[in-house]
Amino acid sequence: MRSPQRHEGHKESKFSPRVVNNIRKMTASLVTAAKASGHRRALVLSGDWAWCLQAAQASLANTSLESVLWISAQAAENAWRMEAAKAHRSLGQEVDAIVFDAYSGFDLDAFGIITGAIRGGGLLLLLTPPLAAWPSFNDPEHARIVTAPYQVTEVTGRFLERLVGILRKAEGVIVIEQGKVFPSIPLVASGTRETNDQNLSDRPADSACRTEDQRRAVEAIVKVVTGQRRRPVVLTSDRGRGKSAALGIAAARLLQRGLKHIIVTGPRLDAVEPVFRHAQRLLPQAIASRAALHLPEAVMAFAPPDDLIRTSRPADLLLVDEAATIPTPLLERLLQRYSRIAFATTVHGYEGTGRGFALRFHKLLDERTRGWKGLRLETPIRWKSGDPLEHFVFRALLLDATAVPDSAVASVSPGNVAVERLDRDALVRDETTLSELFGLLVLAHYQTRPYDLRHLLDGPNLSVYVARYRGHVVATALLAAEGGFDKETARGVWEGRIRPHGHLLPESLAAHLGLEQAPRLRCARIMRIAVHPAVQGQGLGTHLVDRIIKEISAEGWDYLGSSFGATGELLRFWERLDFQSVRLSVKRGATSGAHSAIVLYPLSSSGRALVKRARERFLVHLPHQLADPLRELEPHLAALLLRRGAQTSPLPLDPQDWSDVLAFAFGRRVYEVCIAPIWELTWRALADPESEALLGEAERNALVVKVLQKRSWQEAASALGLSGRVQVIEVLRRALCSLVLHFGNEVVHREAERLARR
Ligand SMILES: CC(=O)SCCNC(=O)CCNC(=O)[C@H](O)C(C)(C)COP(=O)(O)OP(=O)(O)OC[C@H]1O[C@@H](n2cnc3c(N)ncnc32)[C@H](O)[C@@H]1OP(=O)(O)O
Ligand SMILES: Nc1ncnc2c1ncn2[C@@H]1O[C@H](COP(=O)(O)OP(=O)(O)OP(=O)(O)O)[C@@H](O)[C@H]1O
Repeated sequence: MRSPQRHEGHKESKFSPRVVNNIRKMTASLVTAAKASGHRRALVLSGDWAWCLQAAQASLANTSLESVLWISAQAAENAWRMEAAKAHRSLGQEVDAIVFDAYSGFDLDAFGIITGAIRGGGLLLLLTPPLAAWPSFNDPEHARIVTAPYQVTEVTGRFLERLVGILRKAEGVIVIEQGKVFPSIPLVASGTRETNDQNLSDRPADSACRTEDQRRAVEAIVKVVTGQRRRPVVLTSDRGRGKSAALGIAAARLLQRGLKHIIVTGPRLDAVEPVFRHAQRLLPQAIASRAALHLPEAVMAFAPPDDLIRTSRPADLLLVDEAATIPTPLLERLLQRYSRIAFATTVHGYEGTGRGFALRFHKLLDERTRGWKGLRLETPIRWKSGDPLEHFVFRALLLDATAVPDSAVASVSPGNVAVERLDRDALVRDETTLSELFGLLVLAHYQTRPYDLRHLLDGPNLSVYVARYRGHVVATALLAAEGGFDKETARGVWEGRIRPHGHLLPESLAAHLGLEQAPRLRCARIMRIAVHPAVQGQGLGTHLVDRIIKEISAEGWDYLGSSFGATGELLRFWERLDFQSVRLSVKRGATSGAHSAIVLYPLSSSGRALVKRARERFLVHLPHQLADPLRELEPHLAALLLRRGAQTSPLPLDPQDWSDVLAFAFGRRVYEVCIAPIWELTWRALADPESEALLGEAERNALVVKVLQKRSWQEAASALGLSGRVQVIEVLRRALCSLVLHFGNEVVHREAERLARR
């Protein structure tokens, strides 16, 4: 006799009472197992939409799961529902079950965030199209991935194919497919209770804490206040390890000891709710208001990070939760402003994956504070160790992707790496390469998100390049095809009527630099480039770009380009590769705090004309922008952007102009009456790379901030770290004397000598 769970498919597809019954039994068994072990379980319901909906409803009826959140555009009636795009709002919340509806789109970022909100003992229900057909399903997410001229149907299903493979084999994940043999209902493993109990017996000495990790974290935060100033602590962990609670427990402890004023900051008030909840748990006498806890003589209050920068709010301790979601420049300013800070941040788990962030943030801490302390919390609290759902999500979204260890790349050089364009059908089957590659992107770009994994596997306009050493990925670049529009569309883009999704460079060149031709030409954009951190600065990035140029030069592209948050190192990197800077955004990016730059490299004669024109237009605007919207631009960046090549022809300064410059340089006249020729000389001289050797950093910066950016004497002095106008004038005079000697002719030199003698 067949077991009741193993019926023939065609009977199951009809959604008979027996199917309902089986699904209920399966759910009950999974929930019992989850509760016994303190883990979460996943149930995949795979079929047509109507079947999935009925199956999910059957599964959830009569369970002990109370809070059930549907991530779906079309959930069951009366369900608690959230659209995937808003999943980040769930940070700080917890649920018993999530129904994740892949028919509404498999949004990887949302999946990563939301699965971390399910408590131990809880359940993930994943509703999917029939698994065999899922990779070719027209997923609503394709609309985000596709760019013209491709159609959504051209977005490949490699990521989903990989996901299905992982789902089928994942431990703790049960798949029920419409019309297929019903899987056997797993027995609840004996002994799971022991795991639970064993964890309980490990409870730390501090009864407010749940794990020894958490106790240490609380102790470290308390020490931030009681120990030396400027010794921040940084708590890192994966989701649900009790970081936010640790902040709250420590706050309560400190308020109990008489600390007066604690500020809590984070991306949003609701995201830091657990901090307040855990503080209040230990301070029953405290009165809670919307964004604060009040004690008779003390307060713990929330403030958004930008508020803390704008207004000066004193605090005895600043607690920063979800630090990876706060722009680094803001964090930097918080570090300057507050001398006692504890940061907490998630390493894996959602948008802005934390490892790249950690690398950058640690560098910043090293520069700013000598004695900062890092603490990692390993033991999960929201669920028990060894949770199969966490394991599945890590694997599916490559949240634990790791670049190859430093030791494996020690002897890498441009001469011993092999550069190749990857066949993405092979890549999706090669987990080692995929993980090394994605791990590198996560390390190098802290905004790398799970979505990027799907994009790089399925984007029809993308190519993936790697440099390998002994088979390992040591550098990678992602190339996106852009432009190639017809005349009509190009005009629409130029007029700002059409904004084609994913055509960043042509659009920017047309809309910002007024180059109508740009959207017509074919552009390859280096969307991401990353070299293994252990071997950066050794020529690998240069080699990789060189090889890409060689490889694509016969493919009919007009130009290659890139857009990135401008830093001196990156501008120099592209300049050394002969890329021309053609744009700098007038506003800074919210997350990076940097102005974004565009650099271009021509690959055809039309491309050459475009790049030349773009550079000319950029240089027409740059002097005016520097004196207006780019007045605050860091002087070393301004100097790099206006560098154009050796000054071959004589400077357009007549004898009267030189005489004005000399008059100021030798203290005969004030700056204000010699401005025009000083500006002309500065603009021309800084264009010549030779000026780098002529001027020290202070002289160059003085020329930029005063002459080009036209800052007031006071602003210039403070930007240069000088005490006032007199000191700025001194440095400017020194700078101009050097320029006069290099760029002036014999007559100018003689006059300078005469003035110097007097
Ligand atoms: C579109 C984008 O993705 S832009 C973002 C680029 N990526 C990143 O910033 C991630 C982290 N950095 C990296 O992965 C790499 O450093 C890259 C890709 C920027 C450069 O590759 P590298 O192999 O380090 O550079 P390479 O050795 O070929 O060139 C060195 C030159 O670039 C500049 N440079 C840029 N970054 C670095 C760095 N991290 N270390 C040293 N030099 C650097 C220097 O000016 C250097 O010139 P110099 O030798 O005259 O001083
Ligand atoms: N000491 C504690 N006592 C009781 N419950 C706790 C304690 N510490 C943590 N928890 C609970 O464990 C769960 C995870 O804790 P918390 O939210 O602080 O983790 P987290 O590391 O900040 O995770 P995430 O980044 O996912 O928010 C929460 O339900 C929290 O209430």
